[in-house]
Amino acid sequence: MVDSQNAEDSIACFSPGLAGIPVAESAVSYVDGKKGYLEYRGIDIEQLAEKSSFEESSYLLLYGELPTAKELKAFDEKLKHHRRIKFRIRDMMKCFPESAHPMDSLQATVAALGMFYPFPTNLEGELDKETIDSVCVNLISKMPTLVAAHARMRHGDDPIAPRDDLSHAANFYYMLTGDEPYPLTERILDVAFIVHAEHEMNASTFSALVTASTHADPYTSISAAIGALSGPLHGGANEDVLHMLDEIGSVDNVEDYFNRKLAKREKFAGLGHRVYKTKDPRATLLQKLYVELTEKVGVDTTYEIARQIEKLSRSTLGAKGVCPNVDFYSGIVYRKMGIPTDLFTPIFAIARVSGWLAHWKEQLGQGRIYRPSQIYTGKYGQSYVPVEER
Ligand SMILES: CC(=O)SCCNC(=O)CCNC(=O)[C@H](O)C(C)(C)COP(=O)(O)OP(=O)(O)OC[C@H]1O[C@@H](n2cnc3c(N)ncnc32)[C@H](O)[C@@H]1OP(=O)(O)O
Ligand SMILES: O=C([O-])CC(=O)C(=O)O
Repeated sequence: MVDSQNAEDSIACFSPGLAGIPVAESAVSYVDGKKGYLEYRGIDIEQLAEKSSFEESSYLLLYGELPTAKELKAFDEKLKHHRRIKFRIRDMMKCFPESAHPMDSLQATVAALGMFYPFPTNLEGELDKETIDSVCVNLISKMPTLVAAHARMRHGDDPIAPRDDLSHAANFYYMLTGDEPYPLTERILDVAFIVHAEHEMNASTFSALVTASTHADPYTSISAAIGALSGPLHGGANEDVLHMLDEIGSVDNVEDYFNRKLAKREKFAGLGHRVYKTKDPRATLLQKLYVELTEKVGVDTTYEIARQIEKLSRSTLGAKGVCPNVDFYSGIVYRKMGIPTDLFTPIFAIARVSGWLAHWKEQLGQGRIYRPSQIYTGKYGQSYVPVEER
């Protein structure tokens, strides 16, 4: 029986990729895609990049206001206290194939964390603040440790234990390399974390919220978000940008490569965005960080190739609003710090977990289960045919 009224309602609202369809009310962040402007809790991302730290910006996202000095100290201490991971999680990682992508490892280990920190799944009643806070702190604290431990163990190196005298950014760099970063490296990594921390209703945040709307536990929800972030149309694009720049190899090859790809109507990694129709403000900030990082040594070929692509895209794709997004310049910054290409998206996840959790907290106890509709395009009323008659 066809419910034609139902089908018509669905058709009236159908928007491929949910483009332009609001799926939640949220006060976490605001994007003006025409102006290329982004705010976390009403504060411009440029100000946060210049003046804040990842720890402080995470507090802002989670609690809605900038912390007082006392609140920030307490939050920072909690983050430092929870950096260690269980030895069983480390042992589990040792069993992953050496070739495993670090995003797959991260997704699996975050899901596994949920087994060690059970969370009430019946969310009908009030959840106490401490339970919610401890989940947020645990995940933000442990994600860098999970990424660094896997990155080392896949090469047969021992993981490096976290240090509680280092900032979130410096400690991650230390656990990855065994060295404390120079102050400029620490600052640049910190700013990269800040600008990646949140971006309203993107695909990974939506995945987290869809999963959480079933009252699945937050570790499962964040694991779902990590899976969505890994795709090359989303966070995975930062890795693909570097593959593209490496493939081009020299500034002389850019024009030919660009025109060939354009003629085939292929997409360029790191360009285009559902919301921004101008250059993503985070791309501008990351580009500045790269220039700052290379001030003494000068920019390298990879950056020159990227700039040339940006220039060519302006005259060919600019009218469509296809411009550099956050993923276009981030990898160039990380490579300059000596970070392997397949860790670029995990670094995005280390930062974005604060935004995912801010949305998870906001939705707790108020969201309905996400259950959209579909437009059925199949057959109706078919008779079953026994196998011998087919
Ligand atoms: C953190 C992030 O997730 S930022 C985004 C990271 N992703 C990437 O960099 C991957 C490359 N970019 C893309 O694939 C897309 O721009 C997305 C996925 C980001 C956005 O997709 P949508 O909003 O669905 O845009 P859609 O794919 O419909 O593109 C609209 C038009 O711009 C063109 N376009 C979009 N992105 C690109 C690109 N990277 N290169 C060339 N053309 C592009 C499309 O071909 C399309 O043109 P048409 O109207 O002539 O057919
Ligand atoms: O908003 C989006 O669709 C993607 C994005 O830029 C992000 O998640 O940072």
